[in-house]
Amino acid sequence: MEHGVLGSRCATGAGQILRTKSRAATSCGKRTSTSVASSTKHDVKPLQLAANGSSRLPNTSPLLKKRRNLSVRSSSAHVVTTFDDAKGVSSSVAEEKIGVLLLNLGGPETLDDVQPFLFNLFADPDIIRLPRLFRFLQRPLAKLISTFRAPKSKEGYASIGGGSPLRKITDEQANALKIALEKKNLHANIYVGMRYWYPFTEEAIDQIKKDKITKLVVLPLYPQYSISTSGSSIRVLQDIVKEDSYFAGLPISIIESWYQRDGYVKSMADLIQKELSAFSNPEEVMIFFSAHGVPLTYVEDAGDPYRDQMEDCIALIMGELRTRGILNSHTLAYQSRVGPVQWLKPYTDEVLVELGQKGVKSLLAVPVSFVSEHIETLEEIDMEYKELALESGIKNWGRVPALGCTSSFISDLADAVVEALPAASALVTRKPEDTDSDLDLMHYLTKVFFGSILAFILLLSPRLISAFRNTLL
Ligand SMILES: C=CC1=C(C)c2cc3[nH]c(cc4nc(cc5[nH]c(cc1n2)c(C)c5CCC(=O)O)C(CCC(=O)O)=C4C)c(C)c3C=C
Ligand SMILES: [Fe+2]
Repeated sequence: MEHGVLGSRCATGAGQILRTKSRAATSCGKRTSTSVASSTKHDVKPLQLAANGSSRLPNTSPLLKKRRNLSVRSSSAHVVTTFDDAKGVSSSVAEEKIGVLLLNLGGPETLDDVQPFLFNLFADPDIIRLPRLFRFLQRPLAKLISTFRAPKSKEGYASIGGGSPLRKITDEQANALKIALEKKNLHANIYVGMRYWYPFTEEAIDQIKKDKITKLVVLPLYPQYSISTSGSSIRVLQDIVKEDSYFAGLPISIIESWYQRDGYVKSMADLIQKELSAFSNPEEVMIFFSAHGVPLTYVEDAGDPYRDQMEDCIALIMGELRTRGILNSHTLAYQSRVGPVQWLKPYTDEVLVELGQKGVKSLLAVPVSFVSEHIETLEEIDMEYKELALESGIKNWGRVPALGCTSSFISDLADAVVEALPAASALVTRKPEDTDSDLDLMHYLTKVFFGSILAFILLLSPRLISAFRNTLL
């Protein structure tokens, strides 16, 4: 299933690479979560990674001078307390109450949810990046695009059972993480905050406050950082921290990306190794990593580290496979693009056709940008790409499942949380600065010019609207 987007100016960020060891196992279970309306406001730079893989902003960073950002106060001592459940009932004498906030994208649970879900997605200024002057068009544009996009999206969700499995899987991962943390003697409340659908991040935040959590680890469930995913979710959190005195004083540690952790890399290698063995000639199979794309401007103009992290991630997984004597060829391509702008290349659908033409006969598809099954694995890869691959001459097709609640993976996430805790620091907001002031005047005027044309095309011309609609579908 393809996506629609318009590219423009973005925040930037990158982080230091950290490697840690994976440990023991756990299993999935059940938990409940809550809901609330969403809101978005400002652009903020992503946080830098601290040496332990959690993120903090050194208040000396020159990047901070350009935008409203967060700086870090010293953290309080790490005291572990026991909790019985997500309602925050403490069974400890100590005051420390640890919370872990899992950030995820969210997905429509029914077909009626699809259009409002898409509206929330396209109303995100990290998804459709309009020049500041045209921000007032964000919501009308989101309404327009979500309305046009909804029928096709609904078809996709209908084909995977009428809704997204994301909430259920994320809840299972949350419960599995709680159990894994308990095995490591860390008792914590786990919260799920979705960016575009229930339970929204804002409600998780509300609950964290009600539960009087005293230290929070934030873990986006995206292995690699992108402005459009972890960046957007963290920005929502930053906006809340800025407005709320409780959160402004709460020690928080944000794990921005974790694809580089040994536990993740080894868990992915395990899944690939297992699926390879299902082929009759495993050594002849090409390993086909398919990552979710982002518009090229994110990476090239806005400094999104997503492509670099993705390539690094693939190199680490392949390195791990090589140490196991698995020497298969591999390739990386990007899926789920849409609209008139260029996305990261090569495109999955084009590469599949090329590989078929080149005579590749066996392919193992590996979704690598997300850790749950979702519409793009269940519909786009399993249905659309499989069909395309077979039509293109590929005879043997396999697909690696998403990590889900794989025990080694969840255990490693638990390690990441434990390691991030000591870095938790109160976040302090700085006064916003005008980020456009350093833009070259011509660059700005060009944006205004093209923005006006875009606004005209989208809002005034019925014929072009219908052409636009055809592109989205
Ligand atoms: C790392 C993962 C993802 C990136 C990067 C990403 C960027 C991105 N996505 C869109 C547009 C859409 N995304 C949609 C759904 C969706 N996207 C991801 C992951 C990433 N997106 C997930 C996990 C999901 C949820 C799937 C589910 O099961 O519900 C959709 C809706 C589905 C559809 O109509 O295709 C859209 C639209 C953009 C524009 C973008 C980067 C700018
Ligand atoms: Fe997406």
